[in-house]
Order: sequence, then structure tokens, then C-alpha cells
Amino acid sequence: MNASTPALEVTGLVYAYKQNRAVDGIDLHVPQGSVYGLLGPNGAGKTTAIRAITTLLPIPPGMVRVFGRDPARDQMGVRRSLGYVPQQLSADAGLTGRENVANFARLFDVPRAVRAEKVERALDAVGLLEVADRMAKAYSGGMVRRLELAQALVSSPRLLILDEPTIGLDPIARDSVWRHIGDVRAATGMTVLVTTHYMDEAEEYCDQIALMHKGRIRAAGTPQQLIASLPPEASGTSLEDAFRYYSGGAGLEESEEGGDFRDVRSTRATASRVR
Ligand SMILES: Nc1ncnc2c1ncn2[C@@H]1O[C@H](COP(=O)(O)OP(=O)(O)OP(=O)(O)O)[C@@H](O)[C@H]1O
Repeated sequence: MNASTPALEVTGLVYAYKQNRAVDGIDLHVPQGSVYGLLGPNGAGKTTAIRAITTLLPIPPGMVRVFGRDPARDQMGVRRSLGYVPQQLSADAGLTGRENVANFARLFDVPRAVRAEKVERALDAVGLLEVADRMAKAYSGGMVRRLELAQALVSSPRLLILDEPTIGLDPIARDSVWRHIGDVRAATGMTVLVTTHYMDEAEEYCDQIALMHKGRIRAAGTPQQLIASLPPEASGTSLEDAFRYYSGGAGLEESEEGGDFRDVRSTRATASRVR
């Protein structure tokens, strides 16, 4: 693998829950070091695509390559290069920040000799070192999200996948999450694949965006290209206009709460479908 190998290459990815083709033949090309946004209304198939990419759903060979590796053939090899922050809460309220991150370090096989140091570095990278010995249940919503980021960063992933990383956070907490992601990227060259409903975030932080609707990619490019691609009758000037146009007017979700651990739990429980 060299620098021109894409961090992620998806070709004709299909995934169906019984009769429902949640992902209906998508292609993605994510260059190393980029921030790639997967946008789409509720039910577009974003989480299903991410679960297939992260080896959590079984897919046939040939549809996905992560740094050249096929998750259908080399599940462990792919997992080793990934960090994943799911929509569902992944931090344990009854543990301290440090204990939560240390658990992930063990789970992801971070070698024992460097484990303590990596845990400290991950906590430092998200600005939680000073509160690392407090229980996570005492954290604000934004701190919980940064803790989950630290959990995903502790194994030094080359591709970080974030499913709605800022959902339910106030604008200041959202900025803080993005600033920490940006710092880690600048330091490591990590690639980021992110889903979000916040168009302002996508426009500001994503190099490339794919707009997904009903299992398919409807348009892809830089935010500027997507806006420029709108036909005159769409009379659009923003990414939000592009989103509405390509998703047939499907609604944007807005939520602007800060809150604490309990609020995060209930916001995310609402945000994620009960399955
Ligand atoms: N475990 C499941 N079993 C059956 N159907 C599912 C399951 N998960 C998702 N689906 C269906 O697959 C489709 C895509 O859902 P998915 O969660 O991937 O979309 P999404 O774009 O991530 O939506 P959201 O923004 O709400 O998270 C929807 O029709 C959904 O009902």
C-alpha cells in the first residue's frame, strides 16, 4: 500500500434487511488524509453503510477496501486500522474517563507496554486529561462525546469513522469536538469518514461529501461543487439547498441541546432507532 491507495474504496455496496435494500449499490472514494462526509435524511442508509465498512455486517468480497484490505477477507486487518464512534452511547457512566479509555485500549489490543501512555495521550488529545478521574456520569454532553472520541483514538486508527458525532450538542460543544478531531488529524494524517445532519458542519469541515438518499448516492463532490451543481430551477445557494434538492425535500433534523450524560443517553436513544 502506498500514499495513493485510498483510505476507503467502496464499489457497488449493497446491503438488504430482508426485502429492504437499505444500501442499494453505492460507490465511495475516500483519499487518505481527507474528511469525507456522508449526508442524507433519516433512513438513507448511512449507518448501514458504515456498519458494513466497519465489518459489523457481513458483506460479500469485493465491495469494500480499507487501505486496500477487504473486510470480507481480512476482518481483523481492517479492524486494526479503524476507529469507530457509533451513534449509540459507547461510554460507561459508572466508570471514570480514564477507565473507559483504558477498556477500549484493552479491547483493541493496544500492547500492554504502551497502553498507559496511549490512554493518557488519547485523553489529552480531546482535552479531558484534567477530568480523567471523574466518573463519566458527571461529564457534560460535549465531554461525553469527546470521551468517546478518545476511546476510538486510543488504538491510533488511520481511518476514524464517526456516526453523528455532534448530535444533540450545543454549537460550542460541537465546535470543540471538531477542533479536537482537527488537531488529531493535523498531528497524525488520519482520515475521517463522518455522518452528520448539520449542514453548516459538513460545509465547514468536510473536503468531500456524498449525499445519500434511499440507499443510493445522489450526488458527490466538494461542498462548493454540490452547490454549483444545482440546476437554476432549484435556486439554491447553500449546502442545505443541495441536500434538500438531492433528497427530494426530505427533512433536516435539528437538535440543539447541551445537557449531561443522561441527556446524551436520551437524545441518542431517540436519535437512534429502537431495534
Ligand atoms: N437492524 C435493522 N433491521 C431492519 N431494517 C433496518 C435495520 N437497520 C436499519 N434498517 C432500515 O434500513 C434503512 C436504512 O437505515 P439506516 O439506519 O442505515 O439509515 P441512516 O441513513 O443511518 O438513518 P439515520 O440518519 O436515522 O441514522 C431504513 O429503511 C431502516 O428502517
